[in-house]
Amino acid sequence: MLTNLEHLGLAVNDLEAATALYTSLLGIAPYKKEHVASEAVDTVFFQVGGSKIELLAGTSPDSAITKFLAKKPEGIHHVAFEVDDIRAEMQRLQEQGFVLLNEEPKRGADNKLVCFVHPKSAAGVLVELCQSIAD
Ligand SMILES: CC[C@@H](C(=O)O)C(=O)SCCNC(=O)CCNC(=O)[C@H](O)C(C)(C)COP(=O)(O)OP(=O)(O)OC[C@H]1O[C@@H](n2cnc3c(N)ncnc32)[C@H](O)[C@@H]1OP(=O)(O)O
Ligand SMILES: [Co+2]
Repeated sequence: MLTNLEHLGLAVNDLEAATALYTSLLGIAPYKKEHVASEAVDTVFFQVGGSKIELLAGTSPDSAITKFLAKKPEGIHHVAFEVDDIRAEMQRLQEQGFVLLNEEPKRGADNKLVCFVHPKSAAGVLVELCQSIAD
């Protein structure tokens, strides 16, 4: 079951500048900075009520964020939903005809297991499922 809008992922060119901008915009400091080597991204997280803003900067030419920003301007890159059982949700979505970008859940940022749904099967929006895991 999807339980919450967990975060909006925003692709940025300059993580330091974007962090300063969002600190001013939201009036709060980020609670976490994390490098995720498997995705070749640096991330910064802000908590906004029950949801989060995830700033993402690519750290290599192969990064999905670097490739995205080569074609599109900075902005919303993905929408992430919290799920209580990621494997059950992956199976449900596959049965509904959605195209999953990973066969198994993988380790994401902020203590999550994640799986992505291809934007071509989700009305042009890259969707992330995430399930919390213990530290
Ligand atoms: C930090 C970890 C984690 C977390 O815990 O929160 C993250 O959020 S990591 C975020 C970065 N990682 C990912 O995005 C992984 C999943 N993404 C992918 O596998 C790829 O980016 C992709 C979606 C499969 C696209 O890759 P690729 O096919 O190589 O790129 P193209 O440039 O050729 O795009 C094909 C097609 O798809 C459109 N596209 C690409 N990205 C997006 C997007 N974010 N939202 C909407 N549409 C997107 C792109 O425009 C192309 O469309 P056409 O030009 O019409 O063919
Ligand atoms: Co994300």
